[in-house]
Amino acid sequence: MSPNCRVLVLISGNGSNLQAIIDDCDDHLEAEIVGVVSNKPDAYGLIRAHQSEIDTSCVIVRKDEARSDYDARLKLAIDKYQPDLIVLAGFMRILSDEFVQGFEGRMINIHPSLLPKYTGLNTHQRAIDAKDTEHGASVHFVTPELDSGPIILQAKVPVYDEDTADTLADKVHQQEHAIYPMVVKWFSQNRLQMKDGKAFLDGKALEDMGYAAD
Ligand SMILES: Nc1nc2c(c(=O)[nH]1)N[C@@H](CN(C=O)c1ccc(C(=O)N[C@@H](CCC(=O)O)C(=O)O)cc1)CN2
Ligand SMILES: NCC(=O)N[C@@H]1O[C@H](COP(=O)([O-])[O-])[C@@H](O)[C@H]1O
Repeated sequence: MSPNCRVLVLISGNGSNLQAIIDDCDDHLEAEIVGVVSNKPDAYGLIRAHQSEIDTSCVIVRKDEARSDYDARLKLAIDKYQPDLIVLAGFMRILSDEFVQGFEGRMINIHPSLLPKYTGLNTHQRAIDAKDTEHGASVHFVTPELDSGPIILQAKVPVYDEDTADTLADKVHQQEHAIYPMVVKWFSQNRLQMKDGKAFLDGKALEDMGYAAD
């Protein structure tokens, strides 16, 4: 997708992955972040977007609001930017099937585990509790089933006895900031597709290549 693949980033918090993508886009120009949308008005990622003169919107969950009603408002906010790619970067809402199906094949997420291990939340503590010796991050296409979409790219980190959830999160974040911009670039170069429930890079199934970061 070029020139200038229009990227819309969804956040809920700090936005360090957003920052990594901002920095990479500044260097490579194939992709342009046209907007940042948050469900939390105090998300520091909104500050990061403002510092890079990127337009922002907030879609705040209303008390007792049905998930589908929230998602309908979120879609209206997203559609204003007419994105080619939607990037979930620490966006902490489970999205309804209808919403996801409207963007399938052009919505990606980064998850802090080596999927299919540890879908959901609190992944670092779960890896420590399970005495795993390795952990990591996964970039995947978003599908209705939570954190179960076709994996695109993974990066591994070692888990040591002295690790805490915080030290492990720091190691995972470093890897996330390396792999997520790479995947955004692949999509903007029109090299990345989702087909028949699988992720393909340059026409080759990524599952056959082991998803390993270089
Ligand atoms: N339909 C899908 N929605 C989302 C996916 C997905 O693959 N399919 N990925 C997630 C991202 N995510 C982990 O990577 C994730 C985000 C949020 C939650 C969750 O339990 N959220 C709760 C609220 C939690 C909170 O407010 O702190 C909820 O929505 O009720 C699990 C996994 C994004 N969405
Ligand atoms: N299940 C979703 C989830 O836990 N995502 C995780 O939230 C963090 C956001 O950090 P950031 O706001 O600094 O990019 C990242 O580590 C990402 O993997």
